[in-house]
Amino acid sequence: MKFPKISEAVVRRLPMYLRFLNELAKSDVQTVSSQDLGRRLDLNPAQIRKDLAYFGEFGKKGIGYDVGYLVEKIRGILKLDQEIRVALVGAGNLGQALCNYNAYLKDNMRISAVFDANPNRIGDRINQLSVQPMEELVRTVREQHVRIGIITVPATEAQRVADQFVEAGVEGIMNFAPAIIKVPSQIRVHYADFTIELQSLAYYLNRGETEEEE
Ligand SMILES: NC(=O)c1ccc[n+]([C@@H]2O[C@H](COP(=O)([O-])OP(=O)(O)OC[C@H]3O[C@@H](n4cnc5c(N)ncnc54)[C@H](O)[C@@H]3O)[C@@H](O)[C@H]2O)c1
Repeated sequence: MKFPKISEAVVRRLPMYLRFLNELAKSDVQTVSSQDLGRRLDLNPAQIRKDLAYFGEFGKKGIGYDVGYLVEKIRGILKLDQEIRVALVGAGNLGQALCNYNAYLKDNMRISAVFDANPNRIGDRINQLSVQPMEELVRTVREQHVRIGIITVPATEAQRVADQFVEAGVEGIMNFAPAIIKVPSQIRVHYADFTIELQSLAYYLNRGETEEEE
């Protein structure tokens, strides 16, 4: 099914809706209003209605949204209704933590292969995955139809790994290394950076005091 092109801000809110809606579904809650969603997610209900209206009229006035239906719709929009395989390169501290978290990932999204350049790590088992040598990356990614690559290597190595993922044919890269990587325009890169988040959070500390001084 084709959906209209939606803004990045909306795409980023959809997983938040989905997480809460999944909780409601687990507790057998069948309908939810945009007010309830707004209260729980600290978002404006009008914003929520606008976001969800992108995909057709799901809500019924006075009753709200059908939780099960909305879960299925959002899963479809985010393509979580299909299996999406993910491969990770860099089986160090962070890479191992992410692989161990793998068991908790939902919605058909799983790390299905892990690679490292260090010969001492090859064959190590991390949460049921065996660390493979880099020489096997292109073949494995193609065979397993991996669509997303995760990079958890040192910054100096990130571009090299990105190039290998591109060669193997992934469609998206999640880069945890503190380095900007260059890839062809059809490949989407998302960055996750703990340090940048913390440093930008620091700006907001003692804000009250600073404002009083002015
Ligand atoms: N984004 C975040 O929030 C966040 C948090 C912590 C660390 N990091 C970054 O994640 C990366 C990994 O950190 P770490 O603490 O796990 O490091 P680590 O040294 O424990 O692990 C890095 C792994 O990458 C492997 N490696 C190195 N070069 C490689 C290459 N060319 N191909 C394949 N494997 C290669 C190493 O053998 C090692 O196993 C670093 O870039 C670090 O700055 C990001």
